[in-house]
Amino acid sequence: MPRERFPRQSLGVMYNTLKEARVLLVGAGGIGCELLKDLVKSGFGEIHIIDLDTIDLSNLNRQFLFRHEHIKQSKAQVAKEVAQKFDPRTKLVAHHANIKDEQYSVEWFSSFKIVFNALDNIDARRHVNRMCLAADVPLIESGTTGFNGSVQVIKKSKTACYDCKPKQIPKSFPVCTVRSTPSQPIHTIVWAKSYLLPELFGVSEDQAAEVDSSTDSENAEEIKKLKEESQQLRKLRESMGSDDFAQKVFDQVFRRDVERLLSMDDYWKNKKAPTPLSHEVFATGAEDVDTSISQTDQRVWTIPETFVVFKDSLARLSKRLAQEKAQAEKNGLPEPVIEFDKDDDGTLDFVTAAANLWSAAFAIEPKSKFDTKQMAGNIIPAIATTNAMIAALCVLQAYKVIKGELGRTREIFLQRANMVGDSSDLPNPECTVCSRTMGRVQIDLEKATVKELVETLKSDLGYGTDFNVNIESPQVIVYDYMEAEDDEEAAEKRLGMKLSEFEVKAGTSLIVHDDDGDEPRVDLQLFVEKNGTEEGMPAVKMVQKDNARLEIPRKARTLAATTNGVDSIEASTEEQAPAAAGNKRKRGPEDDTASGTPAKKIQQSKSGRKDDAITLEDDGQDEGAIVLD
Ligand SMILES: Nc1ncnc2c1ncn2[C@@H]1O[C@H](COP(=O)(O)OP(=O)(O)OP(=O)(O)O)[C@@H](O)[C@H]1O
Ligand SMILES: [Zn+2]
Repeated sequence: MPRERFPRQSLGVMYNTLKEARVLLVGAGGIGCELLKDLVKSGFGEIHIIDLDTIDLSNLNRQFLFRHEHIKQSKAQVAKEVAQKFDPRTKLVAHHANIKDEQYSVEWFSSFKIVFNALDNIDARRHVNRMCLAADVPLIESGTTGFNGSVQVIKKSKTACYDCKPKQIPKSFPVCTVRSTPSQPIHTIVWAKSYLLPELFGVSEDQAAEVDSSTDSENAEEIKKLKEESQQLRKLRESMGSDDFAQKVFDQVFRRDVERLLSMDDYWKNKKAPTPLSHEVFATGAEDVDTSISQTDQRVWTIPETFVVFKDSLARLSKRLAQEKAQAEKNGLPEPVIEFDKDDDGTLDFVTAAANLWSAAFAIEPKSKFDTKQMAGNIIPAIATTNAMIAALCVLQAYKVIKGELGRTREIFLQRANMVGDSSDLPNPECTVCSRTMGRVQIDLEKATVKELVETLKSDLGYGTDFNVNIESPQVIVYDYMEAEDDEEAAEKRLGMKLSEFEVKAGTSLIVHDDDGDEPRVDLQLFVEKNGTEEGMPAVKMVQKDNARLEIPRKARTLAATTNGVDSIEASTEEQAPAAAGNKRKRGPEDDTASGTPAKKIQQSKSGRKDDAITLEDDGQDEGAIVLD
């Protein structure tokens, strides 16, 4: 039986489109390897694979395109070579690179029929989301965490984008629990990672999302005391690098701070009181321990071993920070910080040792470096079968996109045995990412001035006088129409400045914010591309799609315009995202699922079949129905 039978049956005449389709797969990790195999086997014509990473031993348990001999080689390249054997007719192209590199422009994205995200971090997901919106290319976004997973189809103006819904905020612990009354290993790990490490190596007043410092009348007094302790610790930073730095930190944190806690008698009436640690006692036996003990990660370190790793990692991090500071000063860059990274041995050693010392003071069970890594990195083991199911669901959604049936695409949530498919959400009209109009502008970066950009916006796109232009990230004002009112000379000077002086370059995203009194336009996001060097080319030139002028709707009309575009998608008020996305909000965990919380979504599901085990909910009738083998 030919392999094409089922895709043919599913796609009907559109099967030819699939065979010619040029698609992009971003990420060749857990989901990516599965998805690449599925895409090749389903007959997609040309597949580009991009991944910045090389193969690691820890990938082999679930990234089945990779074998032991591939370790240290490019994921994209090996994935391509191995998947090619599944079907030599498929054109495969590998890119060993970061998808955020400027060469992967909006224009490049627009050369694909579909983009598949198989990533592991929010930052890259957000980037691809924006690029696909700008290029008006459908994006199939996916993610898994353990047994849970999700798939979402994103298409500008038709369905919700990745940023339409606020992302889940990681679980936080009250500051008093982690700093004054820890009772579980996770409390002391969060303390070491989100309090002690940033206090010593972070920026002033850094407060990690995992620690909740909100005050109520009960803990106000204690929080005040904790603030004083933090200040004392900050003072200690001045002696960072000196021989007695580790002892000073140890005495302050594990002895004096604990003594202060102990003096609060009321605290310990119903709880086990902590024991202040003595540097002298803990140092006993440490001289016989080699610092290489930090490489032992499967068993819990003894007390002298923990003490040695604490001192050694503190010294390593202090040295690293000093070097980075010197470098930053030389280059006029802001003060560097050291942040926790589960894959950075220096910070992981420090967090493991400090957490275990904190645990020693509170008689809490210590943890091995391996366990600490899992807990501090919020690591939920990746499950190969979840990845396989999610990858297959991505392909089924891609079939609908190929058939032009965006209205029938589904947002799918997988939670253990349950799978729920809901109609794709509508775009959130408040979403600051996808409610923007997106366009491209070619700029001669050697010549173009702010004035030329401003004039082009007026003449080519119909802007009036009242608008601003900012670089999106890091935020820089390029043009502010109000400046002329406050300081005419400065405004004139700015207009004459070259855009390159604001560090505008290929790949920069410019936001044009209209302030036109009655009916301002929605924000315009312009992606900068390098101008060609042909004779007579203007220094700033809007890129026209299909030879049509870019239309930027007025704000008042955005909602209607968006809703009109999706007549076949059911509107459901309770499913509209409640809050404006894209506003300042806390970042979710790095290793998140594709969107929202599957559990919550299941409860809200229109199907209402919360407890049913559903194989695949699809309203397809006979013709072109998805065939599941
Ligand atoms: N900006 C990016 N550009 C290109 N590829 C990226 C980018 N960010 C992440 N990736 C890739 O996405 C893939 C995600 O795969 P996965 O979630 O299985 O993670 P992993 O790194 O392979 O595994 P683990 O996180 O468990 O070590 C990785 O191969 C990673 O290199
Ligand atoms: Zn959006």
